[in-house]
Amino acid sequence: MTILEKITAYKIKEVSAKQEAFPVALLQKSNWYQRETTSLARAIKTSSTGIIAEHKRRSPSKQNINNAVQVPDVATGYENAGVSGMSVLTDTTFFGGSIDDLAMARTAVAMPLLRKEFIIDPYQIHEAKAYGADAILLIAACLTVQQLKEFSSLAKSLQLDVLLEVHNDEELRKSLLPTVDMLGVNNRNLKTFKTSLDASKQLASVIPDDFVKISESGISTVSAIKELKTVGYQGFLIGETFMKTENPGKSAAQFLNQLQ
Ligand SMILES: O=P(O)(O)OC[C@@H](O)[C@@H](O)c1c[nH]c2ccccc12
Repeated sequence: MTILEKITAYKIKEVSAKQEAFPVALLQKSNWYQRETTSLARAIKTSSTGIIAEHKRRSPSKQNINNAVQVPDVATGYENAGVSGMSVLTDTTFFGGSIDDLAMARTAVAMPLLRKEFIIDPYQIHEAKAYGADAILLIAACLTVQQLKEFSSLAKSLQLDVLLEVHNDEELRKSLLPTVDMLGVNNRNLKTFKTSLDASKQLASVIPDDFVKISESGISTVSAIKELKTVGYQGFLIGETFMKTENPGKSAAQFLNQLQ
């Protein structure tokens, strides 16, 4: 069983328990469910840096990354640094996050927030909206074309932007949908956990220009960003590089200063 299969099997159980405890009809009554969202795709397109900074306590590949910082401080730090948006990992079992982290970030900042989750059910998309997200992640490796269509259409109907993550050509082919705003290439191979920017470089030319192109994972230097920009990427998702430091917001600020 791959880690992704393990996670999605777990998610099916998690979502069905949540659905019973807190049905969609209740999520729809939350204040933020009616909120006007801010487009993450647009924020990236209009920015010169395009950084999406992530809140990530731990991961299956790294165990502990940072347990000492508080979400509102990280979010405020990232926003002050001038990033285009923030990604909040909401998975608890594998990444130590929670849906409340998303709500805390929403309360602290106005910039676009991406709900980083393994979405396998429409419930999680309603939940993302109710907890203050502006965008969701869909992962091509764990969804059928039918699900990709259904989930991205639902997200758009809730005014959420869609970042669809792929790792290879085959996944990319099923992902070119009009309801997708951003295509992300994950540089991390989920079977080996190794990251290589080659994944982004190889797929850059086959992603049509009507999608905002995002390179995800394993980015730790300004020179990597410059290189990825030359092959067409506009957005860059960075987690560990910032989160492993004592002050992620300050690290992001220093990184962005070097970029400009
Ligand atoms: O910490 P990194 O290597 O900068 O990576 C961030 C982000 O890309 C990574 O956390 C990620 C990319 N796709 C995911 C899907 C699920 C969970 C996490 C991820």
